[in-house]
Amino acid sequence: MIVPLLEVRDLNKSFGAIVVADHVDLVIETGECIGVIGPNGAGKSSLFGLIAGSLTPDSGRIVLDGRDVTALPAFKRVHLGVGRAFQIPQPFVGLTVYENILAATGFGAGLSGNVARQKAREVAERTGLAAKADILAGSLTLLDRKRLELAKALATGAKLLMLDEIGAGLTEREVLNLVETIRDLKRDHGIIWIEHIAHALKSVADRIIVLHFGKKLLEGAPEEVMGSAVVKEIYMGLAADADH
Ligand SMILES: Nc1ncnc2c1ncn2[C@@H]1O[C@H](COP(=O)(O)OP(=O)(O)OP(=O)(O)O)[C@@H](O)[C@H]1O
Repeated sequence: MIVPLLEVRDLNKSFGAIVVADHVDLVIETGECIGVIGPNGAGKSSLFGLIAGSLTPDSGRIVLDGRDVTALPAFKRVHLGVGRAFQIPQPFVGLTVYENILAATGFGAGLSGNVARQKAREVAERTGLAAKADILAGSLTLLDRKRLELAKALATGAKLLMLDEIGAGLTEREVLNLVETIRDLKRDHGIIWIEHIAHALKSVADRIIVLHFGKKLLEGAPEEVMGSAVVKEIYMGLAADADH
């Protein structure tokens, strides 16, 4: 039997009357990228929090590589391969790119010495940061800060990469540039990606899920989902609201 990288089963979470996860099911295999879309407040970040362990579900299960991690704290999930790239990069600005990556190898993957240094160099190479390894993280461009977010997640030994609007704030050309790296990382990782830049998501995602009020309304091939009546209704409804 093939064990999926991530299985989310019947996940539920509310903050008082606000439902952020409503019977959510999700399966991700290594080599797959799942896009997550939905209007503001749909529960996208909450879903990430639940998978990463910064939020506790009311009910449901999260299974990583066949192991039930629902009750595990976030840092233990990092050790088991959950890596998260945040929307607003927050590197140690006074450390170099290499030092930032090296710190993540120690924290997440528990590496030290030459093994850690080798891993940090490999990660810098894979994320396009090798030539900038000795630059202070505080002086990086936004694109390179996003790359460093990816690098830190990889350095922790992530098998599952959770990307939270990693394209936000980048120019068109920079987004295309980053998409190439994400596509390469998909080969040997599972990726779940919250993104508002539709063409970026479409070019990498194998499936897209639509969240609305914490409920998974739709899941399917990118073209199919983006062109669906459900998506048009949700977003056009919002646009109409915004006009008033
Ligand atoms: N800790 C919390 N306590 C109370 N309400 C919360 C908490 N976290 C999130 N919420 C509420 O839950 C809802 C879903 O929030 P969430 O951030 O998951 O949505 P989102 O789809 O990521 O939205 P956005 O696209 O704006 O980031 C929102 O109404 C938000 O205000």
